[in-house]
Order: sequence, then structure tokens, then C-alpha cells
Amino acid sequence: MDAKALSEVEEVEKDLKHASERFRKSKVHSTTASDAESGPKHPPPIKTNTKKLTFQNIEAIAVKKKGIRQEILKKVSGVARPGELTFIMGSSGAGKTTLLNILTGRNIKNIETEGEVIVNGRHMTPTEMKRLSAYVQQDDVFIGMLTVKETLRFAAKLRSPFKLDKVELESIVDELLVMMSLKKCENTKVGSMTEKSLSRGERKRLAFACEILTDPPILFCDEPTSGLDSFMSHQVIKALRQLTYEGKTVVCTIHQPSTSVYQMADQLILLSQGHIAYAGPAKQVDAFFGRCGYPIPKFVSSPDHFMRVISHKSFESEEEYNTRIVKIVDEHETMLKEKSGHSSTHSSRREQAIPDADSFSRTWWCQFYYIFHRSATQLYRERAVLMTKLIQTLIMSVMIGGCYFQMQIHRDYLPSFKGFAFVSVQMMHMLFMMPAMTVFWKDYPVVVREFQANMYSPSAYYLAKTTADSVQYLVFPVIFSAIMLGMANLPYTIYIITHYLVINILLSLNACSIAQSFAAMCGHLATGMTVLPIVCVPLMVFGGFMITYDAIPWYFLPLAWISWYKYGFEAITIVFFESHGQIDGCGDNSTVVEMSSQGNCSTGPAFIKDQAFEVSNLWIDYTVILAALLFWKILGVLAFSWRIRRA
Ligand SMILES: Nc1ncnc2c1ncn2[C@@H]1O[C@H](COP(=O)(O)OP(=O)(O)OP(=O)(O)O)[C@@H](O)[C@H]1O
Repeated sequence: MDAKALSEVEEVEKDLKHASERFRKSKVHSTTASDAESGPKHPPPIKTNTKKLTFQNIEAIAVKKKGIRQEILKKVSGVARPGELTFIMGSSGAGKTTLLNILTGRNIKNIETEGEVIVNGRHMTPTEMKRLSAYVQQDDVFIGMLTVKETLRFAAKLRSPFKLDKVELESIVDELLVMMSLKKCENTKVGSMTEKSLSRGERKRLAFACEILTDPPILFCDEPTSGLDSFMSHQVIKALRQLTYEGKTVVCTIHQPSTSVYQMADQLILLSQGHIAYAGPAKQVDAFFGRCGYPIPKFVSSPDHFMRVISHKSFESEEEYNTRIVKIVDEHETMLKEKSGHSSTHSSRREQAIPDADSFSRTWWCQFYYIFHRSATQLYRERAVLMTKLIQTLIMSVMIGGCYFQMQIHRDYLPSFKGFAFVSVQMMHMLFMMPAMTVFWKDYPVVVREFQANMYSPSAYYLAKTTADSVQYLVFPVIFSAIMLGMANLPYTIYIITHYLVINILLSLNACSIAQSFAAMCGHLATGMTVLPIVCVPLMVFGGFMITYDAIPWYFLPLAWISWYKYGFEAITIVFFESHGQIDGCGDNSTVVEMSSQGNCSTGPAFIKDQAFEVSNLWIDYTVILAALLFWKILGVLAFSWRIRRA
């Protein structure tokens, strides 16, 4: 990065620092509805750190399957000024969301874009736009188990440009709660789309609150009023309007606003078929349509009128519709040419743009800690799920333990012991793999949004979330192991008990690691659940129980080498038998020959050998299980990071 680019980065960071300090010092403007609409009563706009956003010749082409290309935006240009509320309107499919996505540099993975996004005369890269702006997307997704206040606290901890102490954090959160009229529901759980808790309007205001935490000079909102009644819509737009009084540049797409909502707009950008049909002061749109030959009829509101003019009517042909839109677009261009002096922007050259890079406000460890804390809270609040898993573990352990009730190390029980060892390995997979696979399922849209808002890196999320989730997989194997050992009658020493517990814990953590990795790689729960057995079942078959190692055909040997089932099975067999002398009932050689494939199991080590295991392999078994755990963790982190970055 050259010196000039560096100084520009510093300038952006200074802006942010300044913005954040101002936010912290700012008094809450608790205005009433009428206040919000009448200019003179408002606090005068703070004119520092203001950002004028200009976009020029924005083009967007969606590249679909089989090379089909759909032109979405065609040379779209416009301006959004500080202290003004700009509405982007247009009929469904006109390209409003695509325009916002391009301006904010998000969700454009299969869209080819052209054009310039300029702030205060300087070209912006997507990363710079992310730093300077906030984007409230149409679907407000949150962690449903957290309360409103906890959600804001989490966002503040990770988004604030400075590390906040407890008092500062609480003060910022409280100010936002008041500013967004969320105080009365601060301790209400956010809930999900299916489990309702907050009203839609409250969810929307919470989404704003999370985004304006860093006091961004530019705020984008996609359909902030969708699904809200007219009162709620008014409240939400009023909240946006209020932000413009601090000098913010607020741009939002909006569908069919009521007259009272529309009156709050300063500027209007009207899109039709990917073209700009009008861009200018909201108050002058009626005059413009009059000039195009579509004067506003009496008793019809302005937005109703122009939306009707730019919409395709069911009774008209495609040609008639296109002719009308071309006429309006041409008229708008003529009008712009007449005022051409006003639209010029002085922009620096594109080469001066700063290269894209992730820039998070907190260190990786900080991100890990806060996400771990949130995930642990989530887990704790989902106690019913934990209880179900506990009951399942208890029932399965007692049932399986019952099969090996009072089992001893005796000639007659040797086949049963093989079952005992293998079922221990098996249960660590069967009990915990499927629940572990669902770990990111509900959070996925939230993680995408939070990553796009530069809150944390996907690797911090993946490792924190899976670590928090894994705590239960330390406890359940202990319960299972204790019941199994308690019901059997094996020779227990501290050495044997400790190893059996540790092996089971490692196997359960490895099983979860595999499942989480598959969830990350497949990206879809159903796909993951289908693919997982394709890998696990063959490895289980070559785990040493169904076929001994030395009987495996050579072409399947590589599967046996990587079968963590085999290493678990071997490790459990070793710890119970390595120090065992004469096995009761094995004195008579004829019976030994009957039940042993190799004709020698009179002692513990001989029995180990008979299973095609090596007494000296215990630490190799541990190493392989640990290596498998690490391998799946790393693969999971890489797959998850890739998936989130391309979302
Ligand atoms: N990633 C994409 N891949 C393919 N087509 C896309 C993509 N994004 C948008 N489109 C298409 O571009 C057009 C404009 O979509 P966009 O979501 O921007 O419209 P909109 O004006 O926001 O519509 P609405 O008001 O219904 O949300 C639509 O026809 C849509 O199908």
C-alpha cells in the first residue's frame, strides 16, 4: 500500500473514531412524532463527519445458469446527501435491493457490476463502504435466545471501534434502547420468525440499533417498513428521519409508503426496469411527472400516482409499457442535462482505492471470547434440548449397560467384551453426531449478517461456537462411561477408569468435529446427514469388530488405517487387557482354540494380539484419534470460512 493510500486509510479511521466519540457524548434526542416531521424544532444537524454519497453509471448483470445474463441496472446514477433521507422506490423487481447491495458491496456474488461509488469525492472499495456505512437488510435475523439488551451488548462489544469498559458499554446500550424506543422490551427475548417474541416493528428498530452502534455516517436500509402496519412504518421511518438530524446520510428502499411516511423523505430515486426514472427532491416529483405528461390527479397521493405511472398495467401491452418508461427516462435525462452543473463530482482516480481486507474492531481472541460467551448462553437457555440429550444418554446407557450386566473378564465373556468395547466407540458417534450437525443451523443467517458487518471472522465464530457446544460432549460421555462401567463387573483400577473415560471423551469430541465439519462443507443439514454415513459407515466396518484387521482385503486396508473406530476399539481393548494375567476359564487349550481365531487368548496381552491389535499401540491410538479431531476441526474452519465469505 503506498503512502497516499495509507493516509487515506488513516483518514477513514479518524472519521470513524470521531464518529464514535460523538456518539458516546451525544445526548439522546427523545423527540415526539410531530417533532420528527417539523424542521425548526429539531436539534440542528451536526455538520462534522458528514458524507455525501454519489454513485455513477452503476450497471448490474446477473449471471445465471447456462450463461444466461439478466441486465438488472442500467447506468444508474444518483446522489444521497448528509442530513437527508433518500428513498429508493420502484416496482417489484426494478433493482432497488441490487442497487443497495452494490452500494454496500454485499450479496453480489453472481452479479457483474460496473460503475463508481464515491463518498465525499473519493472512490470507495466495498471494504471502505463497510467501514463508513451500516446496512439494515430486509430480513432482520437475530439469535432468538438473547434478549434485546444482550443482542445490543454483543453488537456493541464487537463493533465499537474502541474497547469499551462496562460503564461505557451500558451507557451506549441504554442510549440506543431509548433512542429506538426499545426500553420497555429490553429484557424480552428477541425470538425467531417461528417463535414470536418481539413485534416486527421492534425487531426492525433493534436491527437499526445494532447497525448504528458505530455511529456510521451513512445508513442503508432495505425495505425497513415491509410487513409493518402504517403506524409501525411511521415509527420506523421517524427513527430514520431522526438519524438525519445528526448529519447522517440515510438511504432506504421502500414499498408503497403512506402519505405521512412519504412526506418524511427529502430525496427520491425512482427505478423502473433498471433505469432511473427520477432522481431529485421528493417534493418535485409531481412537477416532473406533470412535465412527462402525467399530471397528478386530484385526491391521489404523490407515491400512489407515480408508482401507478411506472408500473406495468395488466391491460396494456409490453410495448406500450416500455414506450412510457423510455419517455419518462428520457425526460429525466433531459432534465438532468438542463441542470448538468449540479451533478458534477470531483473524484480522485480509481487507482487510489484502498485494497480490500478484513478489518475487525476486536482481536481474534476477543471475538472468540464474546462469541463463546454468547453461544454458551444460547446453550444454557436451550435447556430443554440439553435435558432431552441427557435423558437419551441415560436411557441408552442403561439399556446398553444392561446387556453387559455383571460381565467379567472370563473366557465366556470375551466375545461380549469385544461388543462392550466396540459399542462404546459406536455410541460416542451415534449419540452425538447428529445433534452436533445442527450446531450452526439456526445461526447461519445471523453469522452471514454479522460477518458482513465486519463483527468477527468466520474462524473465530466456528471455533467459539463448536467449543461452547462441545462442553456437553465432555459431560455425556462421562455419564455413559460411568453407567457402562457401573453395570459391568470388570477389574477397575484408576488407570483403566481414567483411560476409558478419556478415550470416550476424545471419541465423542472427534465425532462432533466430523459432524460439524460435514455441516460446514455441505452447507445444508439434509445433505450433510445424507453424506456423513457414506464416510462413517465404511470406516466403522473396518473398525476391527466386524472384520479383524488381518482379514481385511488389501484394497480396503487404507480405510482401516484411517478408521478412528479401529483406534478407539484397540485403545479400549488395550487398557482393559494389557496388564491382565491369566484369563479365567482359559486354562483348557481346547476351549481356547474354539473361541479364538488365532488359538491363543489365555492372557490379556494374548487376547489383544488375537484381535490383531498391538499392546504397545495405546499412544498411537490416542495420537491418531487426536489427529483426526484436529483434521476435522481444521477442515471445518476452512469450509465454514469459505461458505460464509461467499454467502
Ligand atoms: N443474485 C441474483 N441472481 C440472479 N438474479 C438476481 C439476483 N439479484 C437480483 N436478481 C434479479 O434482479 C431483479 C431485481 O431484483 P431486486 O431484488 O434488486 O429487485 P427489487 O426492486 O428490490 O424488488 P422487490 O421490491 O420485489 O424486493 C429481479 O428480477 C431479480 O430476480
